[in-house]
Amino acid sequence: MITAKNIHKYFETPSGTLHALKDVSLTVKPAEVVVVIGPSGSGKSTFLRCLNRLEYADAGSIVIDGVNILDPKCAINAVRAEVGMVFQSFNLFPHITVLENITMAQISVRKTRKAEADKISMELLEKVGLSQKAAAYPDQLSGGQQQRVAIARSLAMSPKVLLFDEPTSALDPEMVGEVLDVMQDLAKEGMTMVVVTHEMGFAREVADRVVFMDDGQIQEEGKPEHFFTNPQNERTKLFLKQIL
Ligand SMILES: Nc1ncnc2c1ncn2[C@@H]1O[C@H](COP(=O)(O)OP(=O)(O)OP(=O)(O)O)[C@@H](O)[C@H]1O
Repeated sequence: MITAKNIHKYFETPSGTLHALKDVSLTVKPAEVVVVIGPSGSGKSTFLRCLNRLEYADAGSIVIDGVNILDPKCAINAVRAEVGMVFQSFNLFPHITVLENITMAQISVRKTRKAEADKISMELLEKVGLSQKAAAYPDQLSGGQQQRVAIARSLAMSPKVLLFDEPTSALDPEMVGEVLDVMQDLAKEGMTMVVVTHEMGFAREVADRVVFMDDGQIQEEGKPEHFFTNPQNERTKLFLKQIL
């Protein structure tokens, strides 16, 4: 489903060139849930953003469902429709309703008729437990509810893969669970997911595989039951000691 090979990413900064991703390779199978953890600045977000071309990898190859997304001929809209992304900040449009936030891309990008887009969107709102909020505006919702709408909006494009970049980091603690529950339901339904998170409970319970990044590299990866109980790499051990 996702085959990322030998990815390098450089950023030009005032203090020189920063080598943010150093030869990162990762394969994600269909319906697999991969959780990426690691210290701040280790390259987790940059890697995730390369997977839907929010960042363009400087070297390497990324093939998603048979499509080489680094091919300049590969249309960016096609990539974004295949690979959905949920961000830390929910990024809903404040001036339109919850329902319109979800129908918007279906109507403008997919050219779905409004009645059909409304129907699909109501089903998705039902799925995330928010059908009663269809006519509300984003600022009338809690953070957890807004993030669930953002997930419904991503699902509206029927993505093959969903990327999550710290989806609960901006939430008050009491709202984290409701978003993780929706993500867990998606995992059970067979959605292919790559999740950057600090929620180790989610990593333990939902991930098929945990990937540890540090210093722009994947240092270690494994099934959660092995990864958390028997880490091999010294950096992983130190990181887990600090956070657990
Ligand atoms: N657009 C950019 N320009 C310059 N440097 C960048 C840019 N984006 C990221 N970086 C740098 O690349 C490195 C990796 O950043 P990245 O955000 O991927 O790390 P991260 O592991 O996701 O961190 P966090 O957990 O704090 O979000 C950091 O040193 C960061 O400062």
